[in-house]
Amino acid sequence: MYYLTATNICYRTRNREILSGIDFELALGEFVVILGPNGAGKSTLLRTLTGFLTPTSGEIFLQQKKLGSYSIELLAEKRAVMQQQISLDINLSVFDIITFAKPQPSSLLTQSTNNSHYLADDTLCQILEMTECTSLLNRDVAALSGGEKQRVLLARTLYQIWDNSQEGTGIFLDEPTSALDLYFQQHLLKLIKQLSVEKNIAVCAILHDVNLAALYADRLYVLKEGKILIQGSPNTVMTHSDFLNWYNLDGGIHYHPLAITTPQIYLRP
Ligand SMILES: Nc1ncnc2c1ncn2[C@@H]1O[C@H](COP(=O)(O)OP(=O)(O)OP(=O)(O)O)[C@@H](O)[C@H]1O
Repeated sequence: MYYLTATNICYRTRNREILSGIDFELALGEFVVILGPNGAGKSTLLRTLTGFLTPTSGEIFLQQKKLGSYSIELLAEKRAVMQQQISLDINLSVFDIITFAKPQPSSLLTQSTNNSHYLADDTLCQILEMTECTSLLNRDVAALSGGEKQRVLLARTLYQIWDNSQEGTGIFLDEPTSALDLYFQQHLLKLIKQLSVEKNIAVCAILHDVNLAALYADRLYVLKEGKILIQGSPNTVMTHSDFLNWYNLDGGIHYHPLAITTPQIYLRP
């Protein structure tokens, strides 16, 4: 039984069809990546699957219940979303940003003489450590680097649903690694993959790096001009004879030297 199913989703705005006839499924414990060129409709699809946009037609079920019938509070317990274009140029601490989606007991905030210092609960400590955000907790979020902000947003997404994972939860990530250096791209994608398996979380991420997607995802969807062109295992999808054409790429496909069934794209110099 799927955590989320979408059937024949269309989304139209300003007389333009941005999504057409999308069928999508996501299971608990599964890591699914949405791929596709710029403007394909990936963020619109993610916003539709998470209830931020209402499809013009089609149906979405989250744990066998219509997505539109969830209250905001219940939806926030069932799924967390890391959006691409959230602005963090605000006067809040990292603690505030991460814990915002979940009410905190006032005991977590202690006043020192001049400054406020924040005490993290066990869950928060664990998530801060995993995302390597521990040293950032008392920092002003507006002063963080782009990569630090992105790690904080991932920590926030995990924190929102962490304690509910036994009831079945999902995380939806729009380009979660776009500002990260190579170390953190690997570290956080490995972490997400591990959490999907160990905590049985459903994960759906948009990625531009098809090679990273092939290494970590269980299943890929390729979206172009608002339509799903193909879905399946990385091997099925990336070895399709049109895969490079869908991206207009001048390159080829070979296999990863260590993960020998995982296809990787190379670009022609
Ligand atoms: N509110 C809107 N009004 C009009 N057009 C929109 C709106 N939102 C998105 N679009 C258009 O829909 C198309 C899909 O946008 P979307 O952001 O979903 O693409 P994407 O695949 O996530 O792109 P990228 O990889 O560049 O982030 C684009 O052509 C975009 O300009």
